[in-house]
Amino acid sequence: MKVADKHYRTIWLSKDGRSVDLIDQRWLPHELRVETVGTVEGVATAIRDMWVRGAPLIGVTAAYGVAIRMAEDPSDKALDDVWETLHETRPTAINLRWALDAMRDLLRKLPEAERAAAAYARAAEIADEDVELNRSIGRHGLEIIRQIAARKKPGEPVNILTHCNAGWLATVDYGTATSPIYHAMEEGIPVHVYVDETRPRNQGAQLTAWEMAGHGVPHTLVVDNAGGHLMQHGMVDMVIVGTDRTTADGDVCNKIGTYLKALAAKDNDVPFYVALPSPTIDWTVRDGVKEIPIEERSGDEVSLVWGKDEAGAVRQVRISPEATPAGNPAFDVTPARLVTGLITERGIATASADGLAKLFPDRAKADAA
Ligand SMILES: CSC[C@@H](O)[C@@H](O)C(=O)COP(=O)(O)O
Repeated sequence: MKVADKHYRTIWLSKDGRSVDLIDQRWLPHELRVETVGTVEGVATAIRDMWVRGAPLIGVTAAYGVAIRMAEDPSDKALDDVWETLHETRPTAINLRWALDAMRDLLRKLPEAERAAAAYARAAEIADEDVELNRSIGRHGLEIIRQIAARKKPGEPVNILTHCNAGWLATVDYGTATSPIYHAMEEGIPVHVYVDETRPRNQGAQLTAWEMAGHGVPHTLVVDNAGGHLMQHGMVDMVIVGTDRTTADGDVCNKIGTYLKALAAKDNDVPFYVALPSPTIDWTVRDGVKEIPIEERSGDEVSLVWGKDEAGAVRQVRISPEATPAGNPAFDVTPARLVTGLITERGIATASADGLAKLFPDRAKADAA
């Protein structure tokens, strides 16, 4: 998407043809910093410490990490080691394993001399594919927004609530949950987005709000606890969120707090949609609550918050007593029964084994095996 009239993706190959350049999201919305990363350790740090984040972008970054390693050492051992090193950086988003498997499956079959070039080509392809998947998600999601808009008075906006950041910063471009919103804007449908701040790391306040402002989307930042109230008062027409892993039965794992939004949506008859590219479906698991590993992050993310002070310096401050321990489960699971529909690149599926298998008959069988 554009930042001050210049088009950016979140990640791209550096000029040296070996490293990657990526937007270091820890500094947004205050500073747009681009870092060049040229080692596997650097890629692992960028994913673990959330310079990059969001399930699809984590996958693409890991794919480039494999390519960087292959340029140094294209052996089978190096391939297995880089798979392990990167796989353990973030446990919940399945796109990470999907991308690592895609790279390893391709490279294993090739002679060592061909692996580096093939790895960079495949990583670039995965990045381009992500952009196309998100465009398609946007086209299918637009249809839902159109239907809601048709029931509104002329000029009245469709009010959409979103949680965390499933925007272009979480992907290579466009985003998943935000793609239908951008498509609606392009078509001239008035929209307004309620942006959950998304404690503890504030991806909503820092990233989604920055994206919305940058693209001129009318939006309002709200605290995470406001969603239920807004829905009770008819102020939300639909919820769209992203996901880090969706099971073959349609359970949806996403940023902590998503489940509570889905409960409030159900109680208030507000449609609750999840936007996802197919690499986010884990066909090997069915019960999300029991089977999806939930990342537990440092309690410091809860006790300390980042912000910009009056002098313009970006810094961290403590908001709780030094002696108080903090727990920090980073994701939760929304059971399929609370999900109105899954917006995928192939269309909208009901959140169920049947719904997903109908849209992805090829993947449902092959990947579950
Ligand atoms: C299209 S991104 C979908 C999800 O990855 C997103 O909603 C999310 O929860 C991101 O979590 P994060 O911890 O910031 O990586």
